[in-house]
Amino acid sequence: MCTAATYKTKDFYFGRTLDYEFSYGDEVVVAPRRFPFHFRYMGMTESHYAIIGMAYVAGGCPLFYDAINEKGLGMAGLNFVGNADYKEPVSGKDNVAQFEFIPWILSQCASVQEARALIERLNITNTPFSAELPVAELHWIIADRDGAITVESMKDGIRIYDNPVGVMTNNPPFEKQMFNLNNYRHVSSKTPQNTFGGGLPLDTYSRGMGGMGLPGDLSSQSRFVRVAFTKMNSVSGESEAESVSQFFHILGSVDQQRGCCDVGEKEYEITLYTSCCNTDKGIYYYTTYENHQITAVDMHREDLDGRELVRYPLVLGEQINWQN
Ligand SMILES: C[C@H](CCC(=O)NCCS(=O)(=O)O)[C@H]1CC[C@H]2[C@@H]3[C@H](O)C[C@@H]4C[C@H](O)CC[C@]4(C)[C@H]3C[C@H](O)[C@]12C
Repeated sequence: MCTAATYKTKDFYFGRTLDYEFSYGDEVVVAPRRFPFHFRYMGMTESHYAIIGMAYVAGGCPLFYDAINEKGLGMAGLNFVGNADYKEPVSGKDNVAQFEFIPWILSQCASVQEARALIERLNITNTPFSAELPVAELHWIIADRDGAITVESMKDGIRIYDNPVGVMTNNPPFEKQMFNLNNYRHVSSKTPQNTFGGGLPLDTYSRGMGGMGLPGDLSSQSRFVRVAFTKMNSVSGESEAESVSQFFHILGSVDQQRGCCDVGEKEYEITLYTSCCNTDKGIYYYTTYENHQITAVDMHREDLDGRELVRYPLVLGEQINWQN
């Protein structure tokens, strides 16, 4: 499972957890403005917005999982297994393969509004990247500091939803996730009133009782509720350190520990990495399952007018700061 979230203080932050039982060989990758994107049906883009994100690089091609561009737009793909449906290429539409969708949007859109306009003309195709890397069944969140949308390509076509909570997980489809939040109207960060009835003198014997009823399990519907509640009630200072710290705490509410989600054959889904991008400053922060120290890559420290990908393999293994 995976979870994505947005957060605004002075700057705008966008990130996700990537939960799975194995890593493809993830790297933080910067695609500078003149890195050529060769789209299967849409030709080649020679000059575009610079992008930084998490990707698996196959044959020199960055296959992004989540990324932001230099204009402050962010986008992430999360599993949508059994519901995602991609099509054959058709004439009269912009045919973009599923694995190209992130660079297609981030290379040319500066805002959610511009992305929405492009998606109106879009047909996401079922073209695999290669025989070894078949099509991934995903849906996407696209966000800037003014709002977010969710994009789902299903049997009946592409759906674009306003995403007023700025979070996303996996199944069921977004409409159902949003409807399900109605069931949690009563949860609160405040101490609850005693409305039980009958004049029973019920006690608030613990702090945090306003949140009772929030689901604690790792299913995608439960994580959606939990991360939405955490994000909507989040309070932090506005500095970079305070904002980034708070962002990791928001996604910490849906962290997956090894052992709790058994996917069979002694394999467990875990939070392989958590990312937090400052979309205003072009910085990609991340932690990994084995490394809780925050690592950062700043796209503006690279030559953004270059033609070559810049690749940073993830820093793995705990970095313990000994005090004696
Ligand atoms: C496995 C990842 C999603 C994690 C997730 O959502 N887990 C939830 C599990 S569950 O179902 O809800 O149980 C997805 C997110 C982005 C995906 C990758 C990107 O789409 C880029 C390429 C696309 C290629 O078609 C396949 C390899 C790949 C490199 C993908 C591998 C894999 O499907 C990734 C890494």
